[in-house]
Amino acid sequence: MLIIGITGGTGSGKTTVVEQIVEELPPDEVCVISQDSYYHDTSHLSLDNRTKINFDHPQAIDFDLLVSHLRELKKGNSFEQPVYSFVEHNRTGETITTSPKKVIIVEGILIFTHPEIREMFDIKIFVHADSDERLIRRLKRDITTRGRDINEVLARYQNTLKPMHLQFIEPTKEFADIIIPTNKYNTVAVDLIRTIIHQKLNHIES
Ligand SMILES: Nc1ncnc2c1ncn2[C@@H]1O[C@H](COP(=O)(O)OP(=O)(O)O)[C@@H](O)[C@H]1O
Ligand SMILES: Nc1ccn([C@@H]2O[C@H](COP(=O)(O)O)[C@@H](O)[C@H]2O)c(=O)n1
Repeated sequence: MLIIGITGGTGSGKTTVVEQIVEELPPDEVCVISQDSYYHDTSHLSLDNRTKINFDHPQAIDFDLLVSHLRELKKGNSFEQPVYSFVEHNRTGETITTSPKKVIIVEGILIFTHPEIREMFDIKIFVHADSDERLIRRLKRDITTRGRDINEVLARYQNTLKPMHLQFIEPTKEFADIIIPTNKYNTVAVDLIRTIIHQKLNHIES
């Protein structure tokens, strides 16, 4: 089993890089775990109060659950990955059964802040795009797919995204084995990562 951690700021292109890696691997050999699935259950809060949560602080993440799920995978066991709604700011109550595969990809903005999770990764990748690029992408994405308006995204960017990025996310670049520049689509870097994955898998199997 090869466990790959992919981090980077919001809008840097983590999900896109993951999709590019996954599309080239046989579906029965790879599974993806998103840190977004591990936002704490906030059912006890009103929707209004949920909108006030700082979603870019490590305390927003149920790391204990993520660690326990990664341990299950390493033992060869399946687990139920929660499904998260960015519209409701909460878990939906549904889960996706996630089973051990040859390649496990874990992606999310804060995954390198947790020492035990960091230790579990065989390859650590940081996806980097400049902050203006990330803000533009985040604006477009949140308005089209996450039910937000321009004022909400800009206020969140100023109040939490930017300071949290500088405090918690950017410093984890030092833990990365590979940093991918993604101001533009970077097919060369994705090809290199695919090659590294195949080499490591061959090494594990031989
Ligand atoms: N290299 C890139 N160049 C231009 N747009 C990109 C690039 N990578 C991703 N995007 C777009 O930016 C948005 C955010 O990308 P996404 O992969 O969801 O980022 P993240 O998962 O890091 O938040 C998406 O709409 C995606 O299509
Ligand atoms: N209810 C929520 C939960 C999280 N966010 C934002 O999502 C970002 C992380 O996801 P990416 O795909 O962009 O990496 C993070 O910056 C949170 O602010 C949200 O808007 N609403």
